This record gives sequence, C-alpha cells and structure tokens, in this order.
Amino acid sequence: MSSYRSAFRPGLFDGQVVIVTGGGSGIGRCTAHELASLGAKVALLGRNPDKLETVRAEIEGEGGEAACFPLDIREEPAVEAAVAAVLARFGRIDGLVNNAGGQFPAPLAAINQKGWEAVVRTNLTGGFLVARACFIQWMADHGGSIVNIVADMWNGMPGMGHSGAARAGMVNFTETAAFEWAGCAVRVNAVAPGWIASSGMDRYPPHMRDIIRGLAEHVPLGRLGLEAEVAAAITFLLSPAAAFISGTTLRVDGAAPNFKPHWPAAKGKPAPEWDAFPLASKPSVLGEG
Ligand SMILES: CCCCCCCCCCC/C=C/C(=O)SCCNC(=O)CCNC(=O)[C@H](O)C(C)(C)COP(=O)(O)OP(=O)(O)OC[C@H]1O[C@@H](n2cnc3c(N)ncnc32)[C@H](O)[C@@H]1OP(=O)(O)O
Ligand SMILES: NC(=O)C1=CN([C@@H]2O[C@H](COP(=O)(O)OP(=O)(O)OC[C@H]3O[C@@H](n4cnc5c(N)ncnc54)[C@H](OP(=O)(O)O)[C@@H]3O)[C@@H](O)[C@H]2O)C=CC1
Repeated sequence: MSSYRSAFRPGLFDGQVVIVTGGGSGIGRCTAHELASLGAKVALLGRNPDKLETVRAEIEGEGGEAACFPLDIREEPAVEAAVAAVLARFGRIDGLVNNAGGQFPAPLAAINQKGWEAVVRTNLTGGFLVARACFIQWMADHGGSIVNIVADMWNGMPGMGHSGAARAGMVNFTETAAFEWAGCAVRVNAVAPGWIASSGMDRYPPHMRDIIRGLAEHVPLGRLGLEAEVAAAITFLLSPAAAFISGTTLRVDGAAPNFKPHWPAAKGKPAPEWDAFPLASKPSVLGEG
C-alpha cells in the first residue's frame, strides 16, 4: 500500500484478526485493505471465491496477511464452518465486519415471497448468523468488536422496501446484542452508509445510472461518499478509540437524511482527497470527471 495514507496510526491492529464479510469487493474490500494496512490479519468471506482471492493477493502483495473463506452467509452450517476455519487458521477473532449484503431494486408490489426472503436473509439473517457464530465460538470468552453494515434508508426508500426492512431489523439486532453481549466485553455497533460511490453501484441496471448520478443533488455535502470514508468509520468503531461505544449506529451519509428540498445542496462538491484513496473503486456508473 505504498501510496495509501490511512487516517489511523500504523500498527493499530497489530496481532488482531478481523473477519470481513463481502470482502471481495467495494466497501468490504476497502475495509480489508485499511485493516491489513494497520496490522490486522484479515479473513475474507463472500460467495465468489475468485473475488476473494484477488483481494487476498492484493493485500499480501502489500505485505499484509489475509485468507479466503467462501460461503453464503445465509447458510447456517456454512457460516459455522467458516468461523471455525478462521479460528483454525488464525487462532483468534478480535473483530467482525458484517458487511455482506445487497438487494435488487423493485417496488414492493413486484417483490414475491422468494425475492423478499432472498433479501431479508442476505441483509438480516446472514448477519445474525455470522455474528452469533463469532460470539459463540470465540468472543463470548475473549471479547471482541462487531460492526454491522446497514443502510441509510430511514423513513423508507422507494424500490428498497425489502432491504430497508431488513436493515431496520439489523439496527435492532445491533442494539439487543450490544446489551446481551456487553457482559462478555463484546461491543456491537452499526455503520449506515448513505449513497456511496462503491463498486456495488455498478451492479444496478443501466437504466438506473442517471438516478444514481442525480443522488448527489440530495446530499447536503453535495456528493456521493467514498468506500474509504465508510471503511474509516468501521475502523474507528473497531478500534480502542471506540472502547465505550456500543449499540450505536453511525451514519456516513453527507447528512442526506437532513436534506430539505427547498434548500439547495452544495453543488457537485469534489471528494476532498479522492487521490489519497488509490484503492477505492471508481464505478463507471459515475462517468468521467
Ligand atoms: C426504483 C428506484 C430505486 C432508487 C435506488 C437508487 C440506488 C440507491 C442505492 C441504495 C443504497 C444501497 C446500495 C447498495 O446496497 S450497493 C450494493 C449493491 N450490491 C448488491 O446489491 C449485490 C447484488 N445483489 C444481489 O446479489 C441480489 O439482489 C441478492 C442480494 C438478492 C442475492 O440473492 P440471490 O442470488 O439469492 O438472488 P437471485 O438473483 O437468485 O433472486 C432470488 C429471487 O429474488 C427475486 N428477484 C430477483 N431480482 C428481482 C427483480 N429485479 N425484481 C423482482 N424480483 C426479483 C426473484 O424472486 C428471484 O427468484 P427467481 O430468479 O427464481 O425469480
Ligand atoms: N454502496 C452504497 O451506496 C451502499 C452500500 N450499502 C451496503 O454496504 C455493503 C457493501 O456494499 P458495496 O460494497 O457497496 O457493494 P458490493 O456489491 O460490492 O458488496 C457486497 C458484498 O457482499 C457479498 N455478498 C452478498 N451476498 C452475500 C451472501 N449471501 N453471502 C456472502 N457474501 C455475500 C458480495 O460478495 P459476492 O459477490 O461474492 O456474493 C459482495 O462482495 C452492502 O451490505 C450494501 O448493501 C449500504 C448503503 C449504501
């Protein structure tokens, strides 16, 4: 990571092991790089083994340590086996970044039971299963920190009803787990990204590109966020700087929910230090410039 400049001090996570689900792309990949650059050994979990392997090679090429554990987080036996495999490989689990997730955009009336359950299992059940396996297999006896990635869909979001419902559930799970697991020195928090220019945005269909580009006009800070800006929030919550923070949901959204339509957002603000994040995806959906 020769040109990468982290906001955190070198060695902050030396000796620690952190699981990052969805570590093969986007916010998960960026977070895995951030944590590895700070000394963590990173366990990369996701469905597509090729994506995980690419990120593992990137991290190890920069002198970090990572290993891949392909799985579908919706499958309980696979989750339990993967967490056991992480422990067999690295011997401990200090942190979990419950980041794997996603959805298809569709109005409520076009979502059938199978589609609803596919998204709820991806964004709620899967995160619960991974957190529970980490807690039972390691953190209950040794402590740890969990960060659940949800989404800034407060008050509902058209086309995202299934995902918004699941994310609301994940926020509540975060709050309950923070209480139940506090006695075991396990902190549980959530990060709610707003509209982030991640590689994930390229997974939406082409006809949505103009909508996605236009979202910046509804963000008081005048732009979409960067993967690295979400990774920094996650890293903070995992770190000792957040030792007395548990049960909270940290918004990373440029104040999007505070936008008032009668008051203009900042116009087309550039990301302040885009060039400081050479590893960040620059999704083609945003176009050049
Ligand atoms: C309309 C206006 C909306 C404006 C919104 C603008 C954009 C705002 C962005 C909001 C912020 C969030 C951003 C992100 O999350 S970025 C991350 C993006 N990454 C992803 O979303 C990951 C890709 N998605 C998926 O992998 C899948 O969606 C899923 C998570 C569900 C994976 O599940 P699975 O692989 O099991 O799913 P399948 O593809 O097999 O489908 C299962 C069933 O789901 C139903 N389905 C699927 N697609 C649709 C559709 N387009 N419409 C309706 N129903 C759908 C269907 O029942 C599928 O079963 P069948 O294939 O048998 O029919
Ligand atoms: N970008 C944005 O604006 C926002 C993103 N988010 C959330 O942030 C998280 C990261 O998204 P982002 O980086 O943008 O998008 P990506 O699509 O790049 O990342 C999603 C990751 O989740 C993994 N994943 C999805 N389903 C499963 C599953 N069932 N089992 C295991 N892994 C799975 C994917 O791996 P694979 O392809 O191998 O399945 C992929 O690496 C997601 O939860 C997303 O919904 C929330 C709000 C806004």
